Amino acid sequence: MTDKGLFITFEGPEGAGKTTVIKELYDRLKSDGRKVILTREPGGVPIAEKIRHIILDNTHQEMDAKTEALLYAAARRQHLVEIVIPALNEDTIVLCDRFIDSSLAYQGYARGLGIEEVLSINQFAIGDTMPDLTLFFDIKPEDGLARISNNSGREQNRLDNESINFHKKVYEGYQLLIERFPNRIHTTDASQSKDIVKENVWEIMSKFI
Ligand SMILES: Nc1ncnc2c1ncn2[C@@H]1O[C@H](COP(=O)(O)OP(=O)(O)OP(=O)(O)O)[C@@H](O)[C@H]1O
Ligand SMILES: Cc1cn([C@H]2C[C@H](O)[C@@H](COP(=O)(O)O)O2)c(=O)[nH]c1=O
Repeated sequence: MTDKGLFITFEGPEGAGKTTVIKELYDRLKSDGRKVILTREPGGVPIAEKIRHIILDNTHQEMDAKTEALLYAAARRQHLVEIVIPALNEDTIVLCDRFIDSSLAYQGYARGLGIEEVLSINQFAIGDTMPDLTLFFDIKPEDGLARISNNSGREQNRLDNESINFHKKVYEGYQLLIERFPNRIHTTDASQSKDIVKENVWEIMSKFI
């Protein structure tokens, strides 16, 4: 929880529509005169973007699950200290495409490392900087994957190319997190049209802003 600014994260399976909707919400907040930044994980700053490239490279099939979890946590740390914390200290709204819940669902649950174990390495990385609000974009993994495979401009990365069973486990992992953090994580039906999803998310966010 932050004392200043507002830290809002966006989560969900592949192709849920997070990136599309966040961009529009960012534009809307900006035109309302709000101090707001839009960033993403893994990435957002040069060191973390390099780590992103290492993690998501399709040729890195030999990557160990714990190495993967640690790399995500390292990228998160760097992004947090360079971008997120300074912005929050300047009373800025931070919109972040994925954060700790991705690690808990993907590495903790779907990879089988354990949600508690992955939470623990992430607590080391982030200290007490947890999101004030998290929007979960709810879509069946098959439907999200179909969206990204239809998007010819997008290259499929190493995580996208995991099996459908892996993606189903990611979804189950998120369900456990929603039960565990009911005050922080709010769900929106991401199978609807872009405009409806955007309006629903805006309505939820407006209560916090
Ligand atoms: N509500 C929607 N209905 C139909 N298509 C959508 C919707 N939202 C986004 N899309 C399309 O689905 C694809 C994936 O969207 P987007 O990149 O925003 O998803 P994402 O959640 O950021 O995915 P990932 O986490 O895998 O990067 C894009 O081609 C986008 O135009
Ligand atoms: C932060 C984070 C991300 N992931 C996964 C989720 C996606 O498959 C990729 C990121 O790609 P996107 O197009 O930017 O969504 O990485 C993860 O497994 N663990 C994490 O902590």
